[in-house]
Amino acid sequence: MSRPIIALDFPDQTTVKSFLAQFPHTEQLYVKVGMELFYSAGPDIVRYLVAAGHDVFLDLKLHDIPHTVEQSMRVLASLGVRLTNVQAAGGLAMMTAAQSGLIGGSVAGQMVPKLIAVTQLTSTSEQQMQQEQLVNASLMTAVTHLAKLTQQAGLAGVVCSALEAQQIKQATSSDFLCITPGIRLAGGNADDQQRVVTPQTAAQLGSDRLVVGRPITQAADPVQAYRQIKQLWEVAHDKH
Ligand SMILES: O=c1ccn([C@@H]2O[C@H](COP(=O)(O)O)[C@@H](O)[C@H]2O)c(=O)[nH]1
Repeated sequence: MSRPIIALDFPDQTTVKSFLAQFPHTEQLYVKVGMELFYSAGPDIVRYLVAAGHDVFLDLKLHDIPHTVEQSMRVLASLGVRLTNVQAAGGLAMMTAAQSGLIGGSVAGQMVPKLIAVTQLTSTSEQQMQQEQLVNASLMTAVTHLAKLTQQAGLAGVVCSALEAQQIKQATSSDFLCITPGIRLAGGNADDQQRVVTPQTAAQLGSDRLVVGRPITQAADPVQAYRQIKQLWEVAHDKH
């Protein structure tokens, strides 16, 4: 059963180490290194987490011209992460170049990281998308369009809200990954997230894996919060 990915949105390696020290040291977690931690601690934090036996999603959401993204992916490919990403808004050529960079930069004998693309950030509402990005479509249509473009570029899946997972899978294929942040326990604070879903609903809607940050990292007892979210997800998955 897929473990939730814990977003390690921390300012430095010391904070990451004390957070992880709360878990049994044999427990292999699936963690996410995002911009804050990567800009502070660099590739070494990724190597440290991989060497400690954790699976890593490197969430840098690359978005630049195809050549720059391809060369950057060549560098990131050797870090040993399982999953990494780009912004789908970068377009077909950029996503194709990112995939080539990952394959070209991969170390022989090591798995090539899966590449996924962010459709619309879960902190974006339909109204914001339409007004600020001048998109003249529903959020579902826009996200599904970007998911199809991502599939056309040969990527493994997308980052989306679980609210869109069903429609995306219908428009692409059942094995096209829908990795879903914006997860909150019922009644929890949404913070800056707009498209929020509980772990149970995410499972029912066909999410492949949850990404959870603050509901775990800022909980009074992060290990208990992680276990609760994991259990809610697993139970709902089994029922579905
Ligand atoms: O659309 C997106 C893409 C990425 N994220 C990332 O997921 C976590 C969510 O953190 P919470 O604290 O659970 O809100 C965070 O690292 C984001 O960068 C996202 O939320 N939405």
